[in-house]
Amino acid sequence: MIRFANVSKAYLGGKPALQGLSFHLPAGGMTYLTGHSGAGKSTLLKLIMGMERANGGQIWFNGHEITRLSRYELPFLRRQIGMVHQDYRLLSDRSVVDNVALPLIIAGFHPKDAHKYALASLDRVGLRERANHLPAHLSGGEQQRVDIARAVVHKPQLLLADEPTGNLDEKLSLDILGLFEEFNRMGMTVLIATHDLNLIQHKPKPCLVLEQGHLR
Ligand SMILES: Nc1ncnc2c1ncn2[C@@H]1O[C@H](COP(=O)(O)OP(=O)(O)OP(=O)(O)O)[C@@H](O)[C@H]1O
Repeated sequence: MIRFANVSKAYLGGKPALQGLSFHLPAGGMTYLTGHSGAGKSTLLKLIMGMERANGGQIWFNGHEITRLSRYELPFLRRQIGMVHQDYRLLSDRSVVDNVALPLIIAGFHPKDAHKYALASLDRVGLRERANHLPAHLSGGEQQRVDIARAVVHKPQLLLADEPTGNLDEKLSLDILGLFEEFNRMGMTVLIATHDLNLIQHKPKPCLVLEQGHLR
């Protein structure tokens, strides 16, 4: 599904954040991306989303070279990807269900349909009964589930997560990883960035390890 060929990225005026990365993520797989703070994990995810541009090399998504896409073509790429953040990024003045429906509204869905699909997505993460609450009335673990429901509401082929358990204790973190495993079993390709090696050490999943911008 995703292929990196000799990909490099340097931010303006900085040292290279990623250098010479080559790897393949097969469709339907679940992979962890790990490495110390500053190793380049977020940068790698941003390259896949087209939020940052590589300085060298090629990235393919389902056979399309995304390193060549114009900014007008990027929304088509992003519709096939869901992104989960460490800090949830929920709108505080909108209900949980409105937050989850938002990507569909932006994509042009009728509000009634968007609401229906958002409820179904909340059901999948076990939060349907909290649909009309404000995010602030939910615990951190629940807010993370809302973020996940929003990331999968449009049924993306690829689900990316950047430190999705960074603010949670160990039990909640394992619950959240279980949720990702469920989406993976349903057919989504999943890539999770985490610096927490303890959390994933017993997971029998492939792992990409970044060290100062290089794959180990
Ligand atoms: N927008 C930016 N402008 C300049 N340098 C950046 C920018 N974003 C990241 N960097 C630098 O690129 C390198 C990789 O950062 P990145 O955030 O990808 O690492 P990370 O592994 O995700 O770290 P963390 O776990 O702390 O989020 C670091 O040296 C960082 O300072």
